[in-house]
Amino acid sequence: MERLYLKLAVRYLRSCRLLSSAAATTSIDSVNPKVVPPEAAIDPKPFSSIPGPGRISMIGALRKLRSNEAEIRGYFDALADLQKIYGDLVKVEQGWGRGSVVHVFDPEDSKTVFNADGRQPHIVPLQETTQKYREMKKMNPGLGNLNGEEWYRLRSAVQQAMMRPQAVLQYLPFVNQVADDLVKHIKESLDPKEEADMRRIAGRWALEAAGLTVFEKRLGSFGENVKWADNLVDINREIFRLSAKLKFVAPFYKVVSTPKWRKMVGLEDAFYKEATKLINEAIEKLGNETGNEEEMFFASHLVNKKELTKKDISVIMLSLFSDGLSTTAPMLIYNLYNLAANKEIQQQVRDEVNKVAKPWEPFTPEKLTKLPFLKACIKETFRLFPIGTEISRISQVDLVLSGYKVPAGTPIDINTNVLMRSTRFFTDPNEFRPQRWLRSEGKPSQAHPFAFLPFGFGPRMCAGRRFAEQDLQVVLARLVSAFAIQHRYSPLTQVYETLLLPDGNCHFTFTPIY
Ligand code: HEM
Repeated sequence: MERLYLKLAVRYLRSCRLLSSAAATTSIDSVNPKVVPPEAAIDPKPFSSIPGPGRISMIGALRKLRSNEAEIRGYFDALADLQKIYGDLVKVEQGWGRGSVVHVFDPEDSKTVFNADGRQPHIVPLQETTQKYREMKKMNPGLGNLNGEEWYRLRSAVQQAMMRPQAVLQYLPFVNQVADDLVKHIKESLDPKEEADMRRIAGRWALEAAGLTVFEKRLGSFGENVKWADNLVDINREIFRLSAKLKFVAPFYKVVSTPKWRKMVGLEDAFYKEATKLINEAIEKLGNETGNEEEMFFASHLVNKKELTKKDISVIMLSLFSDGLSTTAPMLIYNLYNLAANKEIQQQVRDEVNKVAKPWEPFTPEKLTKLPFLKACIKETFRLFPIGTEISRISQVDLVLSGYKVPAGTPIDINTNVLMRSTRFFTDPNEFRPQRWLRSEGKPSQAHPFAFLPFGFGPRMCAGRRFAEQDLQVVLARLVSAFAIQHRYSPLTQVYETLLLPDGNCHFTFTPIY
């Protein structure tokens, strides 16, 4: 049976788009073609003439992308190749009557797309499979998959809760605690070679951090609930991995229940069972808070918002929980790797941190403002190891990009991850050079503000950005002051599993300093 699917998949791939996100969900009918930005007034070249791979060469490129079965490796290189071959604007046919996706590689074009975003930017959902699962179970698609008024209503609630001045800083004492527990946990987990498996441990840390932000609860991921935590992290990773595989084969699973789809349903069921327990418990516990709204934690603030129903709150919590779980763990690994691979820089960060806080002193908001070099390292890691593949948009108006007309409703992939490693915008782009982000070095090498957007841009920018940044700053500060960190294996690379996740040995050597 699996073979049959594969055969059909090959046929499908002949007409399928190569490198884009899931199919657009917004039909041309639902957009407003009357609003046309001024650039459209000039005489643009037609959409049909945008350069892009013909179907034959697409198959060749797909072969390059596919290792066994539909597993996709080298996604990043293939995207960079698209730009090298076809230029800054590339059109890829999606096939199956789904139109085309346009890949943007010029930051001026990215700016045009974002400027036309309006109040409610439309996107293509990151995971087509999750969207289909939630549809099947009659669930809300979630913050990162919704478009239009429903997205706007839920996102506004998150925004209001987060924009209060104290919203993120309130968590700092707990973030400190989690970081201290992580240091302890690493010490306890070291093997005779003083190594710890950070793929495992970063997953536990991310779960613990997400539990605090979203449920105001310690989940016990480093201790009494470690098995439960590992299982949940594994399920989540497998969902992302399988979702990536299903993205590059014919979507038969949408009409018949294929073995892979059944596996996906099992994984999603297992994930939601646990997440739902946590969500219900949090709503019950936090729903009775009566204090001053301004002083409430982010999650309590959300839960007590009168205009939100229990279903709304559940959707928001689920989106924040699953997104938080999948993103901060790989970013911690990439940061550790860059520090391990650059000993002098690691020492510079350690010196900066030690001047600000003793190893047993918690970080305060003021202390965090005194860590510019650490922050530059984190920023540089976002540049060298972007976790997202692209920022997607479906413009609601006609656009002119690189002199070509792009009609409203066309899915657009903004590939800043390619620009972030381009000599056009960064000197020595393949080198880890955090100094480039420091003002004292003169003009930063970032030539264009739209060439570096790790958290996206505008009203749809990452909802968890400030939490993620705070978590990473505190935990890295703690780790460099507690350990000398080494990575003794081949350089880490990235593999496409819906997100760009660490590929290689993630064991790090931690030599205790105090
Ligand atoms: C270090 C890690 C992270 C990176 C690099 C990252 C990056 C991104 C990017 C690029 C987007 C799309 C933005 C756009 O379309 O303009 C996004 C959306 C989102 N992120 Fe993050 N993210 C991270 C961590 C988190 C965390 C910790 C949470 C939750 C606490 C989170 C929650 C979300 C949500 C809910 C959305 C969808 C927002 C919407 O569509 O309204 N992210 N993120």
